[in-house]
Amino acid sequence: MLTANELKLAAARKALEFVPDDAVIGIGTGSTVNLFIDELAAIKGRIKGVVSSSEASTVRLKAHHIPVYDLNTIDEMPIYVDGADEVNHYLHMIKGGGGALTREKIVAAAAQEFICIADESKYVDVLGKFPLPIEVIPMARSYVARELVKLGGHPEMRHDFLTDNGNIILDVHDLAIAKPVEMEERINQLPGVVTCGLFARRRADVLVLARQGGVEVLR
Ligand SMILES: O=C(CO)[C@H](O)[C@H](O)COP(=O)(O)O
Repeated sequence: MLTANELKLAAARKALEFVPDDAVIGIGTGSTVNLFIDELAAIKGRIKGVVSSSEASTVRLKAHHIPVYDLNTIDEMPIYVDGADEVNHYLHMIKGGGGALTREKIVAAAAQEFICIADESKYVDVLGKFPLPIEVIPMARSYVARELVKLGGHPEMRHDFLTDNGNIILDVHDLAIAKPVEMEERINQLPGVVTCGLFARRRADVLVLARQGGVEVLR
């Protein structure tokens, strides 16, 4: 029986097969991505460098002497590799458990293909058991929280946490996310919301899913 960490490592290793030569690739945030960064270090001579989605990933990339580029200097990014807190069968995701959702969404949007790497515990029928993270401008906290209650959720402020952009996170419990694209649009329209952790409009293109029986590649 493989541990969760061993499954994450198996997904990270498999994802190396998607890394094109001589490219700048996008990188997400989290424990699965950390393993991917460590694996990428072994083949860093093959790539030009990386656009990072968080200060935490940047620190790890720099420790491996992998060149980190500013997104504004990059015209083309063939792939973006990131984990997820939940991913459904349409490859819609909940992300932001690590609080890096906004930069992740920006870097993912600029990439041609989103490669999601995950262990089987993340693969779900319906999104929403994992509380949905929402990045919010601090002065809008109460207003946005009241609107989220109207949508049926129970928002909880993430304590002692600020995003890399200086904003707060509301983690929303008990949201029934039957229609992820609609829910993403609805929440993102609320004034004060920077973005929510639903990645449905820009879903994953490929899911590298590590299971006890082996690693599957789903599209
Ligand atoms: O969205 C994220 C960070 O903002 C991560 O991708 C997500 O939380 C999964 O993390 P992990 O690989 O540690 O389970």
